[in-house]
Amino acid sequence: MSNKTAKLLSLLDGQPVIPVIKIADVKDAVPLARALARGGLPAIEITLRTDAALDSIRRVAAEVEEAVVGAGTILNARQFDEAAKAGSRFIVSPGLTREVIAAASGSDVPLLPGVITPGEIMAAAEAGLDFLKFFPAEQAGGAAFLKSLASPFGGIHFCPTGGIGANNAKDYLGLPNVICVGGSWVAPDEMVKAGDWAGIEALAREASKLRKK
Ligand SMILES: O=C(O)C(=O)C[C@H](O)[C@H](O)COP(=O)(O)O
Repeated sequence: MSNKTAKLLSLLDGQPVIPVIKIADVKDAVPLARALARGGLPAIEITLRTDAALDSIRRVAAEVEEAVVGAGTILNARQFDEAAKAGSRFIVSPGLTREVIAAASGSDVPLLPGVITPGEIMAAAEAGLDFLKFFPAEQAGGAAFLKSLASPFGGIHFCPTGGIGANNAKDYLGLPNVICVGGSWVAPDEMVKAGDWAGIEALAREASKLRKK
């Protein structure tokens, strides 16, 4: 295992589900991160899909001591650097490019890059990356596909994300090459918009019980 993977795993601290969050209004960032942490999911991924994302990361990093804030949907080196400067403790990308790999290798902030195919996994391994996001998990072949990657790629572990919910998370968490899953189901847009923090805390609490066997 690489040093950066060890660092990322220690940040995630056995958490089975990483909430993937989209924040439209920066004022929601702190109460949302607090609700998820109260529910047992302190490590969260705020996606750079909205204008409020970087400010949200800054706020959570500064104000929510109990949270471990990461950035998601990082598509290039500029976004990697901005997200790292904003205080992201880890960086998630839907894919794997030379540019993002280079940005990560010049930074202390660990990268969780997205892959699907054996060739992409081999390219990641060549870059020293051994903990990878499997995205989009359900659409690309699901737990059966991921299971079949375990034999040829014994040293590689995954965080599948995409189409995963309370109903199927266990299918993934039961696999030997899966460490955690990612998903937006614990912080649905409508509950965030409605400020339903108690509801989100309850969803997080359920998800946090999905411990790996
Ligand atoms: O853009 C990224 O970097 C991502 O992380 C993609 C997200 O992981 C998925 O969009 C979450 O998938 P759902 O749980 O199906 O909503």
